[in-house]
Amino acid sequence: MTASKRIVLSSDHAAIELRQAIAAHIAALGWEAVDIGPTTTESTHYPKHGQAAARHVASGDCQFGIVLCGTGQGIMMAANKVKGIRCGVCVDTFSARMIRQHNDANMLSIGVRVVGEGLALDIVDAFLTAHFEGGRHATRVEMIEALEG
Ligand SMILES: O=C[C@H](O)[C@H](O)[C@H](O)COP(=O)(O)O
Repeated sequence: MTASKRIVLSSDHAAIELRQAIAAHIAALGWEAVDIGPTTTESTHYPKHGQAAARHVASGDCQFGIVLCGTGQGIMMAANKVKGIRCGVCVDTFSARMIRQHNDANMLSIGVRVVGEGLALDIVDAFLTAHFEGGRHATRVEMIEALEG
């Protein structure tokens, strides 16, 4: 299976319902949603879920990743520890578009306790319809990659 049009999704316990809504939304748009859970609202730890999703992207199994927790912050921090991952938290559509156009982000993080479902789906749409612009931005992304060692 090629990574193209495949998106891995994960979250902690806080964001199960929003994650499932996003999975259904992107599937309706023609993307393959690879939802790796968790599936219950039992309290869990966002670092392991962020890392698991990031590995699907870093390995080439999925083109993009979408992760969620209460704020989007903790799971983003965990995802960004995986080499090759550029994950940004977005609370607005402008940022969601710009992290693709300028930062070539391959993962998006959203906080379920920060934004409602309608805005979250718009943020996902903005992320998925934007394209990396390259040029001077490619130089800067290469500089980020160089920081990974
Ligand atoms: O960045 C961390 C996330 O916002 C977590 O979803 C949050 O810390 C979980 O908190 P609680 O265990 O109180 O549900």
